[in-house]
Amino acid sequence: MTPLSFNKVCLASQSPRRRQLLEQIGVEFDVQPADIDESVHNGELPQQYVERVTKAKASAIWSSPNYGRNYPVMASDTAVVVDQKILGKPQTRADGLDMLALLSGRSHQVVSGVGLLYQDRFGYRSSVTDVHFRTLTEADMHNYWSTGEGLDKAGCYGIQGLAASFIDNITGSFSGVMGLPLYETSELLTEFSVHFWLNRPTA
Ligand SMILES: Cc1cn([C@H]2C[C@H](O)[C@@H](COP(=O)(O)OP(=O)(O)OP(=O)(O)O)O2)c(=O)[nH]c1=O
Repeated sequence: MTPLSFNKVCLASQSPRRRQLLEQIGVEFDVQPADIDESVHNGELPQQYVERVTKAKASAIWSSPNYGRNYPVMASDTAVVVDQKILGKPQTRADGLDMLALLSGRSHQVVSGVGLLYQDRFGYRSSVTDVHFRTLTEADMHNYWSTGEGLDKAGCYGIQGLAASFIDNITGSFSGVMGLPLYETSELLTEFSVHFWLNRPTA
């Protein structure tokens, strides 16, 4: 029988940012990272890509023999988008420096999706945020790359870290840029009757 409500989720992610953000809104969770192919399909639009990858991460854990399937799986994906081009994580130094040069002195979009999967029910929300970088000098880009902060992050930067000094404006969701859009996540959790700070039954 399907339980009416849940006290926790399984976070299908290896990202320390997503753990931190989920803790921020008082969600109980355990973690099982999903290892899936994140390559972009031909002709795929950023929003389609983020939704497909989010769902693939959640499905990989739900169908894994190690998963007990007693509560929903949560997954998320974040893409940095410049002129419809999707930037993933930098593979090399040259790659990282190219990404920073692309972002310099202009706005780009960050698309972040979050999904919840329980049995055959998949719920999904996403946020799109405009982020504006001031013009970066060659020194800015080289120095930033050398800090290592951009290495494991889409678009080669972290808004929650040193790169905050490059960003003069955002319109949208800070938590979405950082990796998990918390407003949309709250909506999904409520829809799936997962208890967290906002909807925990009163004592
Ligand atoms: C743009 C941006 C991205 N990021 C991070 C969030 C994500 O961890 C990462 C985007 O890559 P993702 O592939 O979305 O996530 P991931 O591989 O790190 O983790 P998962 O196991 O859930 O797939 O970039 C920041 O931390 N700050 C930022 O400002």
